[in-house]
Amino acid sequence: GRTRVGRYELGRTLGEGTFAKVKFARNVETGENVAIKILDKDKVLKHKMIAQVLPSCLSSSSSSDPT
Ligand SMILES: Nc1ncnc2c1ncn2[C@@H]1O[C@H](COP(=O)(O)OP(=O)(O)OP(=O)(O)O)[C@@H](O)[C@H]1O
Repeated sequence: GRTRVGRYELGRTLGEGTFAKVKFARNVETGENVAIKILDKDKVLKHKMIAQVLPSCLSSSSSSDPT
């Protein structure tokens, strides 16, 4: 089967950046299609990106997911 992350089922890779990979994903409860960014933890830590990454993680999780 496909990889699941919470209620999201991961699909194909849409693109890759320096610190992250972006994959197509689908909310299995609502059918909503989204893009999920998967951060490379080692690269984030190595380049001291925590200050940039943490605020956007907190805001995206609270705005896009009311549960
Ligand atoms: N919402 C999205 N929908 C579809 N594809 C996306 C989305 N966000 C990013 N991508 C794809 O994933 C790639 C990587 O995105 P990411 O934001 O990690 O890196 P970047 O900003 O393009 O590059 P870098 O991190 O090196 O500055 C993008 O170049 C794009 O192809």
